[in-house]
Amino acid sequence: MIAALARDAKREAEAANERRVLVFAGDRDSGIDAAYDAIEAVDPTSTAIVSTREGFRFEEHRPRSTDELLGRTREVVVLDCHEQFVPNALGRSVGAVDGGGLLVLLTPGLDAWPAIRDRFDDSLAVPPYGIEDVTGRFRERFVGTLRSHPGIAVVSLGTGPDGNDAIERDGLVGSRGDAAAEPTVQATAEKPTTPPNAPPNATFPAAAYEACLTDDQVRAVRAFESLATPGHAVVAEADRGRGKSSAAGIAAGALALSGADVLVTAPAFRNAAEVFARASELIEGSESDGEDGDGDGGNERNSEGDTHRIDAPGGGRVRFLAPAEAADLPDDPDAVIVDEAAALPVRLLEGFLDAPAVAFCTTVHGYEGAGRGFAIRFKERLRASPFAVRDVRLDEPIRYARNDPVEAWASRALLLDARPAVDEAVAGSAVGDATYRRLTPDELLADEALLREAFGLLVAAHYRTEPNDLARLLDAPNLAARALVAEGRVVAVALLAREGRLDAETRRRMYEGERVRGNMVPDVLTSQLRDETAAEPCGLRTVRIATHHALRGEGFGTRLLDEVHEEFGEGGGRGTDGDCDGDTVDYFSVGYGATPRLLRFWRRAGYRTVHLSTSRNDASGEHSAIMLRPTGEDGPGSRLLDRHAAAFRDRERDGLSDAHRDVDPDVVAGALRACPASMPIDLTEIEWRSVVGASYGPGMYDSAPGAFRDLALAALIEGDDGSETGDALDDREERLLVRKVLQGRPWESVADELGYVSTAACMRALGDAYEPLVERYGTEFALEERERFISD
Ligand SMILES: CC(=O)SCCNC(=O)CCNC(=O)[C@H](O)C(C)(C)COP(=O)(O)OP(=O)(O)OC[C@H]1O[C@@H](n2cnc3c(N)ncnc32)[C@H](O)[C@@H]1OP(=O)(O)O
Repeated sequence: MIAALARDAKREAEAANERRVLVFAGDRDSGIDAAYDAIEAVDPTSTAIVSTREGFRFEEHRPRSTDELLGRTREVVVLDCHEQFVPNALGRSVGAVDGGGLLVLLTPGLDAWPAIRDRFDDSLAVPPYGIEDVTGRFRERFVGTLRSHPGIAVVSLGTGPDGNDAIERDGLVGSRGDAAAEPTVQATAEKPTTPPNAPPNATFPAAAYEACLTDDQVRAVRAFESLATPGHAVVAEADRGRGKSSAAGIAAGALALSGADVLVTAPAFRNAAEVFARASELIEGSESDGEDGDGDGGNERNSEGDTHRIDAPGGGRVRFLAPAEAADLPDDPDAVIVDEAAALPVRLLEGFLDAPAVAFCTTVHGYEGAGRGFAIRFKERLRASPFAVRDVRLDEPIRYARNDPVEAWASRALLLDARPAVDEAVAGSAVGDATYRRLTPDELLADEALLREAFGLLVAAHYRTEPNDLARLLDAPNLAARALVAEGRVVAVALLAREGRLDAETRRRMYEGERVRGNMVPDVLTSQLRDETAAEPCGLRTVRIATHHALRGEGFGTRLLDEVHEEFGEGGGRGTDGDCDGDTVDYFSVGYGATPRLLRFWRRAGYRTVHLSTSRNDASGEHSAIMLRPTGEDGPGSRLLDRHAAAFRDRERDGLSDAHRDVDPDVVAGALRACPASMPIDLTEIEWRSVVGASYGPGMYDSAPGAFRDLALAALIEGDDGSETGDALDDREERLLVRKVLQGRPWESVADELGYVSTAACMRALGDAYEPLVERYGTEFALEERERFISD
């Protein structure tokens, strides 16, 4: 019976160049047997079995994790969901099946499944919560999709009469048993049988075009040819599965074969794996073509064992660098290909505009397409640049027909295509008219449109959002979601996590270096910053916040935070026990990749800096900032802030010329500005003489750098708030204080960076910047000293 079912599914899948899913629900051993029956019946050329447990008799390919499935496809993929059901793994498994292929899922009985807690659920049970606090809503929703979407067969193992297997549905799209079936046309998008031809006048070798699978890819590769000429830029956009990265890889290979140095970058090497796979196929292919039997035609690629680099025979190469490093264009590449460009900050993307030729590839929708300003701001910037820009859009799916029901199912089950409300629907919304709304998991489940918009907004604003996050949103006990809704549309959303309130034993383990899941802020304060009591009070961390891109800068984000503060902050400052029961917390917190604008946004919302990470994020180049906002005047939250703000100030005094030497000066100024620990100034007379001298007379910075540093810290921390006496520092002076005095850069480089005509002018500017600081912080002695120069 299972064999017949599998054969029918396979036949239909092949005829339509679509995929089909077989679900074998029941106990695991029966599921494994059923999977073998199915595999034997369809006799595939390639199979992958993904399981965290033993028990399979033969394994044609057994990847250690679904990561290994990336960039390769199979005729049949079996995903064993018994031990753990990881949404990300499901997404990768679906993506690893070609049109005409089958995805086999081994699951517990579908009715029982939502109530079963597995190892993935265990990862959602972050202390102080236990696994019993994790819910099964994601799975409930998922089971619903298995039972309702076309193209999915469900076999309930051993539940038929006499313990036979019962076919709950056969999943055949053509069959009458499927209420939701659409009359999918057999003839849609048959796989091309002959490879596309090179267009006339093509400059890339014919092999490049023969490697394309669709006409859209041919058009894209053709557009990439322009990268051989300086002054050209290409923007390639597509949905997932359209082969945009492959087209970029083919182009990279062809460019390298013509001798070019092609630099490839992407948020993670994983994103660029496809680019590299195609580039190396093309280069290797050309090498074997060119071999003339002289015996040394060995493949030279990766001669240094470097998997992030492919050397082409004529001296060209394709190499990968992480974005922050790549943006400096080391070794002057001839062309740059930025994959998943929308995931990178605009500031970094601008660095690539100094390359001779550059291509930006982006996913239009879905997790990879998360735009941080690419679509709107950066494309405008690119058009205003001297580059001749070509746009290509790829619409044809590569590996399966357009109507593939499994793609539609996966998109829905994992919300791969969730997106924010369309611009027109939210245009004109006023912040005062929006309603604050709790998005409880039950409400989200009951209202698919609400779920899609809220999750879509989080995905669009945050590159790192992934299918597992959908499961977290619905099932994790420590998370809560809140939104502003206007005219029924989600216009801003925040994902919040409860942290802290850990018992003494857990705190001790954390302090001694053990990883405790969740609890990001308590963990940093405890293990890195050595505060064993930091995880005692209860915090509410904003994990993510996003305003609809059409409404940013209009006060929605601020209002949403105000509402959250109001909801969770009442009754703050209650004693010292850090009791987190009920809805109130001791402090709010946030950790994020610091930019000057975000620092300002959080500071205005009342958050204060306690930490700036020493390492930079590889993709964005940003240092992450941690900020706190206590709920009471002198409760546990404010005591936590007081100690860590002072520690931050003291750490930066030395760290800025060390680990933080390269941090953007506006980020330094923004982080210090939000530090509430004032800087005590205690200079000796001789130090004051140097400072006053440098400002008003003949003194020199180098005679008392420490004194200059303390004053700079004080001025940047306090900002211009209390300065009735002197002029506030302007932006350039702030940068000068950071670069020269706090980060200890050489005069020449500071003068150059900040646009002073000479180092002497830069030195004079520093003296001028200290005049108001002498007036503001000067002792009686300092002010008398100053009089000598003024009255002269
Ligand atoms: C933990 C985290 O999630 S931190 C990351 C925050 N989220 C993002 O970066 C996603 C993209 N950005 C957004 O969704 C929003 O711009 C938010 C959430 C940062 C701010 O919400 P908004 O409704 O735009 O903010 P609101 O109008 O209340 O306040 C304006 C301030 O927000 C900040 N801001 C506004 N737009 C942006 C933006 N595109 N990027 C960064 N900061 C911004 C600025 O400080 C701005 O003040 P300014 O105009 O004087 O510079």
